[in-house]
Amino acid sequence: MHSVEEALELVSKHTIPLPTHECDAVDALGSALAEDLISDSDSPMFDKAMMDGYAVIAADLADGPANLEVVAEIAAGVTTDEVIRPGTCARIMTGAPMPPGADSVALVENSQIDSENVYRVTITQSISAGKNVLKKGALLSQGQIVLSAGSLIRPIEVGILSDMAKGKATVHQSPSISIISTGDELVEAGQETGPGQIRNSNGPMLEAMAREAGATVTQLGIVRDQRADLADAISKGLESDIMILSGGVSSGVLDLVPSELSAHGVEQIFHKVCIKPGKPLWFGKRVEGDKTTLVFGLPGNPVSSLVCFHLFVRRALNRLMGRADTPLYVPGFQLTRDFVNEGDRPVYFPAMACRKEGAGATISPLNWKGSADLATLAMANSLASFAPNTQYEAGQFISAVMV
Ligand SMILES: Nc1nc2c(c(=O)[nH]1)N[C@H]1C(S)=C(S)[C@@H](COP(=O)(O)OP(=O)(O)OC[C@H]3O[C@@H](n4cnc5c(N)ncnc54)[C@H](O)[C@@H]3O)O[C@H]1N2
Ligand code: MOO
Repeated sequence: MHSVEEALELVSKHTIPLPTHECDAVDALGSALAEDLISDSDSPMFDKAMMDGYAVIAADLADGPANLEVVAEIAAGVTTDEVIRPGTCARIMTGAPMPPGADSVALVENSQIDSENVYRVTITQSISAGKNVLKKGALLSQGQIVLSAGSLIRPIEVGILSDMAKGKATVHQSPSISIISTGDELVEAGQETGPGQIRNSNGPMLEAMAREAGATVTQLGIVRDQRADLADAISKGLESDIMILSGGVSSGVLDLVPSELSAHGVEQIFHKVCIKPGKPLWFGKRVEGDKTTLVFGLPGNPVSSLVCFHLFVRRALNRLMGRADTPLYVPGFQLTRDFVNEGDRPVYFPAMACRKEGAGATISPLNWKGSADLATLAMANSLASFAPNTQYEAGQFISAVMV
């Protein structure tokens, strides 16, 4: 049985980023940049007034208030060739290019227009050279790497990309995921349950996780534990970049998933990982021509499915999208109570992590009742990581996976 780290390595090794394409910056939201973004110009492209007021020569105000001649008026988007010489200034608006000769902007609040001559103004306060001016190239220099390949495109990055001449992003295609929920006991969400039946919570939950991670999802619905039904759904699912099946991967007689996958040419890469919850996880891939489909058989218990998606499917999704791997564990949480992991598998235990001012970060394992208990996870924001056969004391520091 593989360790979590070995299994993650195998997922990474078998996942190749999807092809790239160019799109409008805003349509790249949630994707990862496929290449470095190089600044095509200085930013700002000119010395820029950052306040409404008067573009002045600071030296003119060195001895206190000064009466200056207004030789130009400059609005944002307008340039002037008028040179500001000693004793003169230009009325200027926020965002406008500075006129040649001026080195600072005196605020309009610190000025008084002569009542008899609107072309003369008294600046009432001294100012230091450079004040209220953003110099050309102060934010970015032409040729500088602004965003590195692999960066996640959030609204911030959409803004940065839109500030470039091209206004476009080169990103990896977003992955397609198909989801199959296996089990004779399942009824659709919102349906009445008969004796022994349960609702399919995994299908919608996995779809939500996949969508949140930036994938497009095809629901292939509930599939009964019968080879013909499963075969049909698997054939459809193999058209996607990732196919997820929930349930039917442990050791029961109706756990048909591994053998049916193999019958469809899906090569098993691993089955079973030393983790709780999630031990029966199955991972494989099918390569046909230039199409590769990664296949995850997630354990049916809802929390096992969720944890396996969070750790392993997300790793594959990130790789397909060309995103840099993010560290799995956040260290430095102090346990608020004693905890014993008597099992022989590392446990990812639902917990509430908390960062209080002046008190560092604490973590409280919740009263979780096992792999079927999704309700308690509603109160969790993390999975506390506990080594096998280990006793922990309150106050001890541990790592956690944030969910
Ligand atoms: N003899 C063994 N039995 C089991 C082992 C084992 O190693 N040896 N592993 C256990 C572990 S750990 C887990 S986790 C489960 C996973 O089993 P399967 O992946 O085969 O899942 P199922 O048996 O089909 O279902 C388990 C459980 O989850 C419920 N379920 C299934 N699908 C859904 C769904 N779409 N939405 C909500 N809940 C679902 C199902 O009704 C079962 O209660 O196996 C242990 N057994
Ligand atoms: O791995 Mo299972 O998910 O412990 O119940």
